[in-house]
Amino acid sequence: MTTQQLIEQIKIKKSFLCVGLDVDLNKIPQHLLELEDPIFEFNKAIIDATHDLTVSYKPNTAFYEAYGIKGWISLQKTINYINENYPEVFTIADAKRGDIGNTSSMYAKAFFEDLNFDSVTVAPYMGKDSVEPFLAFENKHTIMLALTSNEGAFDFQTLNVSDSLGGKELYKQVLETSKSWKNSENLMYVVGATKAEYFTEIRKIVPDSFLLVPGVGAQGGSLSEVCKYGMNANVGLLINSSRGIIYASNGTDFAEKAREEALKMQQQMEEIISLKFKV
Ligand SMILES: O=C(O)c1cc(=O)[nH]c(=O)n1[C@@H]1O[C@H](COP(=O)(O)O)[C@@H](O)[C@H]1O
Repeated sequence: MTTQQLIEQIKIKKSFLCVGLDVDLNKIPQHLLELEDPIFEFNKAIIDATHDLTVSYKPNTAFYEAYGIKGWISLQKTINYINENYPEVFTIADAKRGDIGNTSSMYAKAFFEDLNFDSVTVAPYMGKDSVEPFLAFENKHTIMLALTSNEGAFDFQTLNVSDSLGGKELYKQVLETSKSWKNSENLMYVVGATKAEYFTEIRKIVPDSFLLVPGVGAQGGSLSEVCKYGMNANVGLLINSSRGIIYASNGTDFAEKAREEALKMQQQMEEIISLKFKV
């Protein structure tokens, strides 16, 4: 999917929601466990109930890898189901990969070619040659960690580093340096919703890029604060919520309740869009 197509979907749906499909067999309705593939059945019900309210789905691959080969098959069935039934939705493999060049190329093939996701999350720690293999894929997007939502983000990401330009915080250097990489127009960045006060500075470095923003809902980040400082002329944000939506109920009404939570977020987004763009 192109960035322009994503922007069109945000306009059509008046939403910049990303529903996280982080499926934990201990948390899903127990009646699903009797089915052959409970993870896929859970996802299918959530996707059917929310696809008109969200512009993106983000399965975190850890939640599938934890169940071995069966989990990987559930992931494959989930992405195929989205691509066949709702091809307008932007898909994110939240896998946080990144390795030496030839290994990164294999990761990129796995997520972009074999599974056919639109994007994958990547950690920047190994630098340019670990990220550029992902960027080589046309109309695929690499979402690089910049300033994450967790407490440990302060261990390294906000420390000052020195380079020829003088000292700056590591996450700023990551953003700045990545702009010079080949095909950097295929980059998006992760910025945690719990770090809303940093968005103004981040927008000075990457004014036009899309930011994937996890951390609202269960982690306590504020949608309105993020939008106040992080939105650009194309909205430029994908706000993720996983547990806050998919585990709204663990009864037989789980999909309906997930829709209600997604609708609440979509309505807030619609209001924010209409105030910002006076539509
Ligand atoms: O890359 C991510 O998606 C991510 C980055 C980050 O800084 N913080 C973060 O929570 N995430 C992911 O976003 C999701 C958040 O889930 P909830 O807290 O349940 O909404 C999980 O899949 C996390 O792994």
